[in-house]
Parts: sequence; structure tokens; C-alpha cells
Amino acid sequence: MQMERKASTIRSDLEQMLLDETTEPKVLPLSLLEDITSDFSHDQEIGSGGFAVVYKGILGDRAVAVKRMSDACMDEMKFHRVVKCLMQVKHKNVVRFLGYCADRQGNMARYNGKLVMADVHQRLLCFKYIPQGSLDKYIFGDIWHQNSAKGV
Ligand SMILES: Nc1ncnc2c1ncn2[C@@H]1O[C@H](COP(=O)(O)OP(=O)(O)OP(=O)(O)O)[C@@H](O)[C@H]1O
Repeated sequence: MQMERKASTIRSDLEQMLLDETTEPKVLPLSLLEDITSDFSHDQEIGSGGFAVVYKGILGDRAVAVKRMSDACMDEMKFHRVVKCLMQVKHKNVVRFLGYCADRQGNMARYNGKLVMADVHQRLLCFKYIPQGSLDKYIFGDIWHQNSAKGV
């Protein structure tokens, strides 16, 4: 009961942040990001880049973009640097950064027949959701379209 109240408070905090542009980015619990992305479900995947898979996080009739960094591409130090930079950028042409999550869990798994404790890292960034899709489509869309029509 207590936990449920806490989870809904954090969810409403994030909803409130979307309404108030002056709120600073904050640390977000993994449980909230799992909840709003339906456990990073394939159905809520909106794209992927060189370092991450991006999911739509649903908050009632609003949405956020949750960027789940690949462990291989983003070590802890790099992630800290990225978060630090994002927290300092506020510009009308840069998508609003809402928060971050760095979580580490020990996961007991079998390796070469033995049980070993493996560290599982989750590094996530949360941004305002931009509904129009990738910028690539706007910049290169026509060129790709024309080239593919020409068979280039
Ligand atoms: N804030 C957002 N709102 C809506 N969709 C987004 C948002 N951020 C990313 N996406 C979608 O996810 C895709 C991947 O984004 P991501 O930022 O991971 O990679 P990228 O910008 O394409 O490349 P790179 O990995 O070099 O940064 C984008 O092309 C876009 O379709």
C-alpha cells in the first residue's frame, strides 16, 4: 500500500514535470520507467540509434521518450558525462531532458555449469516525446525518396 502510493507519487511527479518546463531533470526509478514502457515492450519501441533503443513511455494522455543505453556502448563514466552535459543544456532547439536512471543488480546465472553473480546495468535517459518521428526523415527524406526512385 505504502509502496503503491510512493510509485504513483513518482509517476505524478514526472507528469507534473511535463507541465512545468522550469523543473530540473531528476533521478528516476527503474520501476517507473519499466512501468510506463510496459517493461520495455517491443510494441512501445519507437526507434534505435548507435547507442540505444528508444521506447515510448506512456503517462496517461502524455508521453515521454525513454532511451535505454546499450551496456556495450556506454560505460559508467561515459554515462555520467552524458547526464552531466544534458543537465546543463537548455535550449529551444534541443529536446528537453527530463531525467536519468542508473541501476545495477546482481543476477545469479549459470556460466560454464557454475552459478555466478553477474552485474546487470541499466542506464536510461528520459526526454520529452517528440511525436513527429525522426529528424532524418525531414532532412534526408526527400533525397532518399528521389534516389531510390532513380535506383541509386
Ligand atoms: N525524444 C524523442 N521523441 C520521439 N522519438 C525519439 C526521441 N528520441 C529518439 N527518438 C526516436 O528514436 C530514434 C533513435 O534515437 P537515438 O537518439 O537513439 O539515435 P539517433 O539520434 O538516431 O543516433 P545516435 O545514436 O547517433 O544518437 C530516433 O531516430 C527517433 O525516431
